[in-house]
Amino acid sequence: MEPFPELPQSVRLTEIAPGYPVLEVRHPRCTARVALHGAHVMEWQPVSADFPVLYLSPDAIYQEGKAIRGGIPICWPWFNAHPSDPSQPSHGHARTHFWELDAADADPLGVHLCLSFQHGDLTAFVDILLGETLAVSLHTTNHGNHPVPLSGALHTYLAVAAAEKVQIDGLDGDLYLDTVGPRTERIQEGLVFFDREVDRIYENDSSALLVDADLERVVVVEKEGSPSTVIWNPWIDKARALGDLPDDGWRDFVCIEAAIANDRAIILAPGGSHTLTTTIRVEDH
Ligand SMILES: O=P(O)(O)OC[C@H]1O[C@@H](O)[C@H](O)[C@@H](O)[C@@H]1O
Repeated sequence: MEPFPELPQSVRLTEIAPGYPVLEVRHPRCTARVALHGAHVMEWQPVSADFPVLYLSPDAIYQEGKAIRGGIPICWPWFNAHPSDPSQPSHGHARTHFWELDAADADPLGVHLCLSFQHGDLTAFVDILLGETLAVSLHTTNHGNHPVPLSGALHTYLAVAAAEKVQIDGLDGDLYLDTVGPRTERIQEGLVFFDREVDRIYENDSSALLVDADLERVVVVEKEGSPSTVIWNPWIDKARALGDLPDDGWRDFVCIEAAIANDRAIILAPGGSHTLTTTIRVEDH
């Protein structure tokens, strides 16, 4: 590990399991926790919100090699299955390894963390801005001599009062690949509802809004550098099959993922770079 950078007063280094460091943020604008494992934003709550914005599974496992269930896993440098090698882990290597913390700063608007990770010829730098708004920007650079395909996701788990009572706005009219059952292309009509397992890849490069009337709020998820939006909720049977999620955990979140998925993979030329960003804020309903 590189020498640890100096931390501002609003950031404290803790260990939630032996050898598993987590940065705890207590700032006038927000509270948050960020694990060095996966550069993973586990929790974030702006002072204006009276309920956490991100869902974190109470059964999440804090162990090198195991992705944290909840928060914002960084799926990189590919989304879901590896494009050609089925022996590679789903959603890439970034979420199951420790990252380096390069810098941590604070100002009256919030806390800024920079972390980095290397995989083969690719380097990832992530900028995390934690304030009244949360912004995660993932910069990828190809340092090699060959073009490399890049996909991935900022796989945000958003906390909800009850999944079956929320809706997602902003995807009306978009083409999507429904990956539950036989893969089928469909067009979204109106709002997205959750009344069964939902696992869809939308062709969408703009924002989505999570409308949660019970929590009297709308969570706005904006993004850049992302041609796909993935919407996921495992529903009842899949939640039971996931060991790091309580059986009824499916009710407590929906995922809105700023993604680069499947045939929208970007080919990074030697020396080329790409930035994938998601920005999250809470508004009154
Ligand atoms: O259990 P994992 O590997 O974290 O993946 C969770 C889900 O992640 C979503 O992005 C995928 O669309 C789903 O198919 C997948 O089940």
